[in-house]
Amino acid sequence: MSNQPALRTENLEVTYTGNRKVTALDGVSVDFAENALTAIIGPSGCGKSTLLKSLNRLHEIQPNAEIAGEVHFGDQTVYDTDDPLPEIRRRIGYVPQTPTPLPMSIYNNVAYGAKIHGDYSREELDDLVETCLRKVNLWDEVEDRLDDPGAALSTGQIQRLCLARSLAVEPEILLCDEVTSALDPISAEQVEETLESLKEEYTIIMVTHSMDQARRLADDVVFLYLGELVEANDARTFFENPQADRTKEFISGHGASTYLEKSSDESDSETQTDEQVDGSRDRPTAVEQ
Ligand SMILES: Nc1ncnc2c1ncn2[C@@H]1O[C@H](COP(=O)(O)OP(=O)(O)OP(=O)(O)O)[C@@H](O)[C@H]1O
Repeated sequence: MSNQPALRTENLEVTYTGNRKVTALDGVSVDFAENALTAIIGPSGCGKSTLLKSLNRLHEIQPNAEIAGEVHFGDQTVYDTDDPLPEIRRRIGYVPQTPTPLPMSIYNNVAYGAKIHGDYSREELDDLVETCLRKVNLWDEVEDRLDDPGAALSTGQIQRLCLARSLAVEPEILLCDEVTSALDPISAEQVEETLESLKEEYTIIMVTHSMDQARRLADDVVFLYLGELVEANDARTFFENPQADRTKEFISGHGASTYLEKSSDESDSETQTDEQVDGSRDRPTAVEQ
């Protein structure tokens, strides 16, 4: 792991009940480093999204989810806490896979959460909107049309707008759920550049299906298989010197045995040739009981 942990899960267990019981996470204890980007990878159905959403209790939206264990956040706990849930979700923000603008102007898309959570003057809001749009490298593209509807932007711009909206409530941690998978390669590259710059200021935890994206962006990698943590390590060690046999098999099965230095040339070519981590030849499902 690169830095001090910002979040730490302890024996996290998530079960979905219903006609069949599915153990989506089975005793996962893992640290997520502060001001670093951690990629959560693994085959389809191994529990990546469940882990991500359980970090700010978003999985609770699903009524059939049961959880045991704890998430430690600084000197606080996420589950055993008196803090109101909206405050936890403000501090640990979530950016979904599908970029969805609110039905309002570009300006208000960014200002929306801040207006709800804080008490800002118009001038302070103007500053906040500009700062957040600059952080996601969108300001230059929209500064002269802030009153246009958010929906008028391209899909890639909307994803950066959604990132700006998340930043406006001043989170400490950003949970990113496959945030480039719905984008064309050029837009995906722009979002990757944005994430790369944001990790200096925020802790970013990102689910990705792309092994190449994990190699380009991640400081640390968490590898899940069948709801269990197989390996968590800094990205160089993970890709160059994996410790677990399962990791070795997974990496070599996806042609990713070599850790590549991050360079713009490589990024250009890799964006076109990303290999999906959840290829059909490697599709276990979570443990069914
Ligand atoms: N609401 C739910 N009810 C029942 N089972 C669920 C529910 N949500 C997820 N699951 C199951 O839990 C397991 C883990 O799902 P999860 O979405 O966390 O995996 P994932 O690794 O993110 O998958 P993918 O890569 O396909 O998005 C899967 O077997 C899935 O079918």
